[in-house]
Amino acid sequence: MNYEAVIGLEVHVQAKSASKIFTRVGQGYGHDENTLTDPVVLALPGTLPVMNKAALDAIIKAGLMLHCEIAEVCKWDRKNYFYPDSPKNYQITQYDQPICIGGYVEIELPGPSRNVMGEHKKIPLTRIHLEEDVGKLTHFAHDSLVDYNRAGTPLMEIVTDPALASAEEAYAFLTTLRTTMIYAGISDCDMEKGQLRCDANISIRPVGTTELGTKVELKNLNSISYVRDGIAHEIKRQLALKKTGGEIVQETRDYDGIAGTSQSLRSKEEAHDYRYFPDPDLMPVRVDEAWKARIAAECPERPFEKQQRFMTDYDLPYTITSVLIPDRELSDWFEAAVTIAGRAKAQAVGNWIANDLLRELSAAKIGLAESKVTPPHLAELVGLIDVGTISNQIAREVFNETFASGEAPAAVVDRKGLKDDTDADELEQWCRDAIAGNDKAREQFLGGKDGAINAMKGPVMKASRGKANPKLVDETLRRLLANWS
Ligand SMILES: Nc1ncnc2c1ncn2[C@@H]1O[C@H](COP(=O)(O)OP(=O)(O)OP(=O)(O)O)[C@@H](O)[C@H]1O
Ligand SMILES: [Mg+2]
Ligand SMILES: [Mg+2]
Repeated sequence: MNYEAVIGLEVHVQAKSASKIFTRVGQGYGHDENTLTDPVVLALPGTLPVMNKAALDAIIKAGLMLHCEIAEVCKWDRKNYFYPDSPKNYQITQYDQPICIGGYVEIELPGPSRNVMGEHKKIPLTRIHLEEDVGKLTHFAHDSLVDYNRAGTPLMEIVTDPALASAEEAYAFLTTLRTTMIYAGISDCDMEKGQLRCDANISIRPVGTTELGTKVELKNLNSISYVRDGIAHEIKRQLALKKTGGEIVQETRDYDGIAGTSQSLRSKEEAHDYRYFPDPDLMPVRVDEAWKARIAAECPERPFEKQQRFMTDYDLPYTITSVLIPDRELSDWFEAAVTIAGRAKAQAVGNWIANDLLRELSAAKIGLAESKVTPPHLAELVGLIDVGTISNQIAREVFNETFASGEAPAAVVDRKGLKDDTDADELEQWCRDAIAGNDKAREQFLGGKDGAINAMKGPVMKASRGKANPKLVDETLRRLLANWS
């Protein structure tokens, strides 16, 4: 029998906001233990939660970015459990009336090659609700320590339908979700800092059937690659069990990304009964049209929309857009340069960014924000090439100077005397010499092999010390060759 995998994800995303979700104390990462706390976070007797509207703004924004319906009214519930990561012995969350309902995440599956866009697919969401994050426990041989800095950080839980079909889809889902959250400024989604965390629910069923199989939940998947690897591993494990007549039991398993193995944490029998009930300390929230409209106005273009626009408006090849789009700053940088350089030079700008700028940034181990080359610089450089002031080869040298010092390209060209000052007669002579001195290439070209012309360009560029305008060299060579005898 053939089986297919069915996967549903539960993704936790911390929302950026100055303060915690139900109190004024700040949120953050890497602070001394238990310094981001106050009586509310520590649940001291007599404290009461007060809702932070910015946290709701963030989740409404997430909902709008992900095509969800925003509930008119949502409410807060207590999820009761006894564990030291929550000093209240309950977590404030949203149970049966979440703020965002439905929606979807559009994903791109890997294409046939890197240069070709893959198939797009919509992964339906069940809901997104808001809750408070809990503290962090560190276990030692004989005791455990708890840090409540994370407790009370606004946390969105994004739940998908059981609708993903492979580990690759889960990988694509998380990649797009992350980019979308970063685009909208909702979260930085740094998985190392726990800002994005994912549990994966996995089952298998015979192909052609619709009933869901018994699910296994994988926890502690702390990178997007581990999510993919963990799911692939779990699907294999379940298929192997079926093959040998074993039974898949509903359980939670811990996946070790380094070892590539998983082990059972708890089975269904040990599942909690959370005794949810509405939190009497917090009022339900009504989200009116004006509130939604205010947030909608703050929503940026979605990453795939921007990609489509770059391809249509700027005629950028898919390959370049797939370098620019995942990084909002980089794609904005590109647009800033194109705005100055003009639409016609968009491809050139894109190429310089995707090749030279990114390579130099990575070699210098710095980010875009620290780049001494600015959008106006790149626009200027591309302009200098376009009007024939400098060749591409010289432009590379100018780029490197600007990258190192921040000196404007035109200034570098002036200071170093890099302007193409070849006069037409001189160039023509160099071309004649190149044709006369390359019998083989000349005969090949005259025999119909167009590419052979390139072998004659090298000596000309060399004679001009790289300054000659390649377009002009090409034209001159062709003109002379046409009448060569
Ligand atoms: N049989 C299944 N196979 C794969 N995924 C499933 C299956 N059943 C549910 N899921 C997925 O598991 C996730 C959560 O499922 P469910 O609503 O059952 O919550 P739960 O895991 O029981 O509770 P909790 O919210 O406490 O984790 C969803 O993403 C859903 O799509
Ligand atoms: Mg679950
Ligand atoms: Mg939850």
